[in-house]
Amino acid sequence: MRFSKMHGLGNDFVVIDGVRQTVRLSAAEVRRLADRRFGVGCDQVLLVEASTDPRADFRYRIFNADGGEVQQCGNGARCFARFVREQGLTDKDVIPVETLAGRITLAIQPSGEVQVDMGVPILEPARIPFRAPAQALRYPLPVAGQTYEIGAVSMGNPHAILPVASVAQAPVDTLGPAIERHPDFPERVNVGFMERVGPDHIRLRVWERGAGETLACGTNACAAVVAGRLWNLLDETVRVSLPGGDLRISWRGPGEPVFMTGPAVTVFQGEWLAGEL
Ligand SMILES: N[C@@H](CCC[C@H](N)C(=O)O)C(=O)O
Repeated sequence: MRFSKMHGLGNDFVVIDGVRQTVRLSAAEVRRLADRRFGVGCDQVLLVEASTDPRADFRYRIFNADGGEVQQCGNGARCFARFVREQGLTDKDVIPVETLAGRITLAIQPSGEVQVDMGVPILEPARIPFRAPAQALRYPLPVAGQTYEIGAVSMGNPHAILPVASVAQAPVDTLGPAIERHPDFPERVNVGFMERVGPDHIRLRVWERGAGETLACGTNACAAVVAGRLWNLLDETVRVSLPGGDLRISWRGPGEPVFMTGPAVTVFQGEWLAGEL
């Protein structure tokens, strides 16, 4: 099985062409591919397939390092665009793609960066899914004897956003997993720790569902800007500084799609030997 190793700001992926190869991945095989000692190593495995939707050119499937299939991945979407071009699967610059969360559109820019129309964020608690009595801008979330104020947003996948004074001091590796598995998020959740630098700039660290802390998370960056704008803290276009580098996120407001722009890099190509999984 041939694959490419790619990353978007250090959020890294094993990307597999399931159009020209027959690929069936069990959860155990995904875990083995993602293993940084026994496999290739990555935060997510991305599978490119032919689409069943006539309005999309490909189907984009996403598996977390823990083996679970999930709905959306922003950094992966930019790598997906670059992969289908590099592999000669398309010659288009604007590529509509089917995901478990619906259709998104990827646009390769003349600079080589990729802009993704990530769709309209979902704020209704039941659709995130998040257990809350009613939709609100902030929700109290009790965790281990303390109550945190969070924002809850779905970008197709669920996100909790926690404002912090300093990302450097944020307890990402303790509070992150506690919120990821909080009973009020029945499908678990990605947790962003957001520090506001100014109206057009935030810093963000993310504990990802199914992968742990990553160097960047595109969908959480979108969710953080949505939450920050709903809290009247941010402008329409925001620089989001993650440990792996910067994304540009734009959102006009409720009912409008979120746009994410950033890099996508191919590191190497390889072949996974049959029978070794
Ligand atoms: N790294 C991604 C998100 C991957 C999926 C996420 N861990 C989930 O479980 O929803 C991104 O860049 O958005």
